[in-house]
Amino acid sequence: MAASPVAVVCIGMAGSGKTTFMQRINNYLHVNNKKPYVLNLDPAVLNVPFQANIDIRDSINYKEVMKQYNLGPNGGILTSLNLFATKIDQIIGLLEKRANPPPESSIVPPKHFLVDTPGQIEAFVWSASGSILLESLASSFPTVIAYIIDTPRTSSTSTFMSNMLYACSILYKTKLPMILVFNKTDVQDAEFAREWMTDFEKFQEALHEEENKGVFGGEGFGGSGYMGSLLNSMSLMLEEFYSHLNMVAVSSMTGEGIDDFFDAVEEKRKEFERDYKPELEKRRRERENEAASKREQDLTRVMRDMSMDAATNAPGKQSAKGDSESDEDDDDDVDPDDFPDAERDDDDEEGLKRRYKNALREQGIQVDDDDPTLKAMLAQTRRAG
Ligand SMILES: Nc1nc2c(ncn2[C@@H]2O[C@H](COP(=O)(O)OP(=O)(O)OP(=O)(O)O)[C@@H](O)[C@H]2O)c(=O)[nH]1
Repeated sequence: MAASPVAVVCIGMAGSGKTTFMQRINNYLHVNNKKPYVLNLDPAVLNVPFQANIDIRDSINYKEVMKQYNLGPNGGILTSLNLFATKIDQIIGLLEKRANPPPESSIVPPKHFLVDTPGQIEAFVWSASGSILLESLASSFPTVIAYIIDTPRTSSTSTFMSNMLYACSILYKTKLPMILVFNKTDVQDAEFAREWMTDFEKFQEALHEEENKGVFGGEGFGGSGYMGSLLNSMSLMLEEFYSHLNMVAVSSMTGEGIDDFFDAVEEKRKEFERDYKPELEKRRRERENEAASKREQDLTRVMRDMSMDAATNAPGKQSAKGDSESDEDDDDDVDPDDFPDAERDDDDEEGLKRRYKNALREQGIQVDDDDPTLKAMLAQTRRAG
């Protein structure tokens, strides 16, 4: 069986070259006869320089969302993503159809889904809708994050460290395999980054050099003493993080390094299948168990309430309201039309089951006839009766 397509989700700060990178990898796959399927999740982008098969802008008008909900640009992006996330089942359905075309058709399934995201990283990575979109994608396909970095703007130790901490937070938030893509290498070689990530002493050397040049300002808080030691310890702390990443140097302008990028995607795809998928499935099972246990509690609570109601209203049993209230009052409270089956089915298990199910439906809980909790409660009612 052919391998499932891998979803490559491109995340990067505004100006990092994310869109140019998307254009480049899209072009590369077309040239190599591996036509990808492309998704644009940036509602605010004006022009997308590549053909997106699914575009958030086709179904959501970002400007209208801002106007309608009286929002600023970031709120507009967030709300557009929220609205889009409500359609995620349809989107995943479409992707699955693409990935598994009918055997008789001549459609060649894509090997890659390329996903572009808003430059406002936090609106995507830290929002509920971003989590829903990523989790849904990762539940259906191997998913890899490509974090795009503007190399020329990351060449000082402090900007490098800021970017790495950001990447680290994305890794821990998304819990997906990540490739660091050092972009714009036609302007600035990314060898320094590779060295800093693999050799702590090289980073220290650069740090001392910058300290000597007075890059961090004077001594004291915010000065070289504090900044230098902070960067030093952070660099040590991030060693473990670096070991989980693939780093590639590319130029989206010239196309250099794009081969390496796709080698890294393949490596991360295998890692996803090996390490991340079991973990994802474990998390999904835990969530399902939690939901089932909550449902069980709700069900039991409703059943208990109903048993109490039944006990209270049973003929011959004393009203909980006390002797002072007459049967006539009770008659006023009960409209026989509310219980069309009551007379016919009161002693009948089927009727009881139906009443339980109706009451549960009103609570938003759907149960089948052979639902174990329903069966248990009916058995309990029989014993009690
Ligand atoms: N020299 C060089 N410039 C690049 C490269 N990649 C992107 N750029 C330039 O960087 C600028 C930003 O690129 P975009 O692709 O628009 O960046 P973005 O991250 O999508 O930005 P937003 O659309 O604001 O999110 C543009 O001027 C690009 O031409 C590269 O590899 N080399």
